[in-house]
Amino acid sequence: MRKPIIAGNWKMHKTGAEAKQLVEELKELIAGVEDVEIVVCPPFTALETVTELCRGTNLTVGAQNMHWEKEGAYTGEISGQMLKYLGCRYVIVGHSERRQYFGETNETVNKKVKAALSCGLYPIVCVGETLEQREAGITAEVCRKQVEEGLASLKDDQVSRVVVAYEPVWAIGTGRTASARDAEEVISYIRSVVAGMYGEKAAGEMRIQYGGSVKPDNIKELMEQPNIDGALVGGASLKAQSFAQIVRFEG
Ligand SMILES: O=C(CO)COP(=O)(O)O
Repeated sequence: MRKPIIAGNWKMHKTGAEAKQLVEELKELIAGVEDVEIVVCPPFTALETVTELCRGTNLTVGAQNMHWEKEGAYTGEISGQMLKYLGCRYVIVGHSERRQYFGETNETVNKKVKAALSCGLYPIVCVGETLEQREAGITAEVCRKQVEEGLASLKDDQVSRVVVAYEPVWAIGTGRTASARDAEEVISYIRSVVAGMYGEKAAGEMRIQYGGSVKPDNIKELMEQPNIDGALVGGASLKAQSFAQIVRFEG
């Protein structure tokens, strides 16, 4: 059985003090939830505060990006080891905003995925098509390429530690969610691509999330789909109340 995973991607929001307040509120609202893995991904500057607040709770912490090298002359970058040392468990890799604004490619995604795995982090690897690509009917092709190249040449025992997030770019921050059926269709296709690369067993164990305008009122239907194992939530993760409702699959 794949344990559902709901992750909040805070993007470039929340100072340390704001992060502390949000996590404290959230901890109360999600107390006792054990059947869902709950992850918060604050900006780098709030990671230390948040990992300390989450220690010993049912909340785990992820970062939003990392560099693939362990250390070196890479001004402004943060390595996987640094994140691991802080107490992060997850790291988001290849978010569409990083692909769009910061030149992330399937190749750099692959380097980051391998680096994350080798230092004991669990990567959440984002894939998804733009509106233009969806309208051109090439959604499957785009996602296949992102998965095949982004997850290329992993060791067999690493594959089940990868989480994939299918985030159609046109659904991010737009209020336009993919229908649960459309999301399920692409996600089951992504699972078949992973099966082609690493076998049915590994693909069956991999958790695949949906992301893009996930809200309390659409989470239940999304989670009812057989291949959707959770959500990567942007805007609705910035408020404790709405994120807690999503974590509880409550509309
Ligand atoms: O990009 C997202 C999560 O990584 C989705 O953002 P929204 O939930 O704000 O659409």
